[in-house]
Amino acid sequence: MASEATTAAKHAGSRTSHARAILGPALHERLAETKVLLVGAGGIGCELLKNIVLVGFGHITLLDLDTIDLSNLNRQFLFRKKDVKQSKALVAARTVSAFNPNVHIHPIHGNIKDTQFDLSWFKSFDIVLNALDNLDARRHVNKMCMAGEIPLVESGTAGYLGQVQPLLKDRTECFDSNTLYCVGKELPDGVFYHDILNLLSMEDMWRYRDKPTPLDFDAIKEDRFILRGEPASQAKIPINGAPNGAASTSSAKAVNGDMANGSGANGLKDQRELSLRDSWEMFVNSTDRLAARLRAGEETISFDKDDDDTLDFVTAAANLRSAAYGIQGKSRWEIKEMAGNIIPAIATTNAIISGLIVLQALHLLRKSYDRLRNVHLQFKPAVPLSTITLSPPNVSCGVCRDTYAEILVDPARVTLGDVIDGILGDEDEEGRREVSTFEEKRLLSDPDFDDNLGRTLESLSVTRGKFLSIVDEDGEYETIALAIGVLPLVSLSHLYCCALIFHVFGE
Ligand SMILES: Nc1ncnc2c1ncn2[C@@H]1O[C@H](COP(=O)(O)OP(=O)(O)OP(=O)(O)O)[C@@H](O)[C@H]1O
Ligand SMILES: [Zn+2]
Repeated sequence: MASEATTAAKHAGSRTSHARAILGPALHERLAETKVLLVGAGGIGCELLKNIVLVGFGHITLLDLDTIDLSNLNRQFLFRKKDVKQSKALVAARTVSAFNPNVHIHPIHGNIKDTQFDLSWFKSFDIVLNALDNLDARRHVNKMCMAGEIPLVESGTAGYLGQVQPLLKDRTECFDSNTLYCVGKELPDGVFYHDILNLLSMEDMWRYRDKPTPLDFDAIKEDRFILRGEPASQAKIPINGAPNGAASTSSAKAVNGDMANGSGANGLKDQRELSLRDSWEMFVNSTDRLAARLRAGEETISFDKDDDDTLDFVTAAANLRSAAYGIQGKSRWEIKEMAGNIIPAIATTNAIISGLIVLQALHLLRKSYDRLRNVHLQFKPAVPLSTITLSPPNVSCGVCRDTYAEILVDPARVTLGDVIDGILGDEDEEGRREVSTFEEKRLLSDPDFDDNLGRTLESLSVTRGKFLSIVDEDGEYETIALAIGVLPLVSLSHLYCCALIFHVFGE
């Protein structure tokens, strides 16, 4: 018995001695108390979970919505064939528990966007580590961490490339600061016209190469645009090996019409050579379709080779650029092959990135803010890593600029007007500030639109986990984003606001 106990103690000592030596006893002891949330138990998540368990993080919550797929086994080393179809979070937690029995791991099989994971829940963690694979979930976690001022390390890999980005409210810009949301009207003119004009103004650039042609979209539309001697409707953007006969737009259209569902028609549509005007038309149509989808509520649209709207958009944009610069175009089919090329996930990349995530997490926990870096893993054997110092919060980004507060309410009873009164004060004074309110981009009220003030938050679908933004009409005060939380089970049915909020618009 005695000797067993000694062996166990000796093992415990050797298990932690390296981490302790590297981190120093003070930080090492703090890690045992640190509560970390790891979102995602896929390629990066499995590596990272193993790392943080070995480093000695004491309380780990691991969340993933998915079950294990056979195709995960080549790189998600915490899973075995017998685990297929089981919860990733549960199996990963079980496997790593054996690496360090002193660590408490709490696995959750669920979606991080679920409303039960509201701001109060996020605030119970000291740090959050993202190991996700989609923009939507990343943006959600980013916003929660900005709202709760919780340090976040964001990461991603694609083939040999990877990136790690430490984020903290008021210290760094956020993950959303650089997200491109939609294609505005300015984009085509900017990229295909003004940018090219700008390049043309640099005379030296064009001494030994052909000058590009700025594309005037209005002139193309009216077919008065001449590209290398031909009107837009006749000017073909040459592609490699266009099949005979398919090159003519009109005949391709006729065939498409006759055999709308046949694979032959698709083949022609995908392989025909397009004129400048065809490409312009495809660009305008696909942009309209994508814009309509965004208006209908799709938050982000990612490229998917099987999504015709995105494939048309990329094909058209690529060919317009080819036309402007006089380079060979690509058929829709070629674009599908190139842009839809699935980049293999590489275990080594995930392992390197997971190590870097831990380093940035330690800087955040130590508050060594001057040592934080965005780290890129690149395909350059001589210089595999490059680091960039962090950008400060972005004043034009609503997510990292706004002031956040949490309110605990019963959304079924509290009205929008109650909340506004709670923040501005009840008095109907002359000097009361004028505000408008939003949920995401949805306008709920403004000084001339008060129809919703008497409605409950629930009826306006401003419920647990969502944010109600209050915008000062004069722009003198920062926007306040109120995170909606639920009241504890005591029968406090009316609005309960933190004192903090009353100060924000106070005198
Ligand atoms: N909203 C979400 N909530 C919780 N987990 C999520 C959410 N979105 C994505 N994930 C998880 O993030 C992980 C990302 O890991 P990874 O990129 O390796 O994906 P994968 O599905 O395991 O692999 P692949 O997509 O290559 O088959 C996945 O396990 C996925 O289930
Ligand atoms: Zn931001």
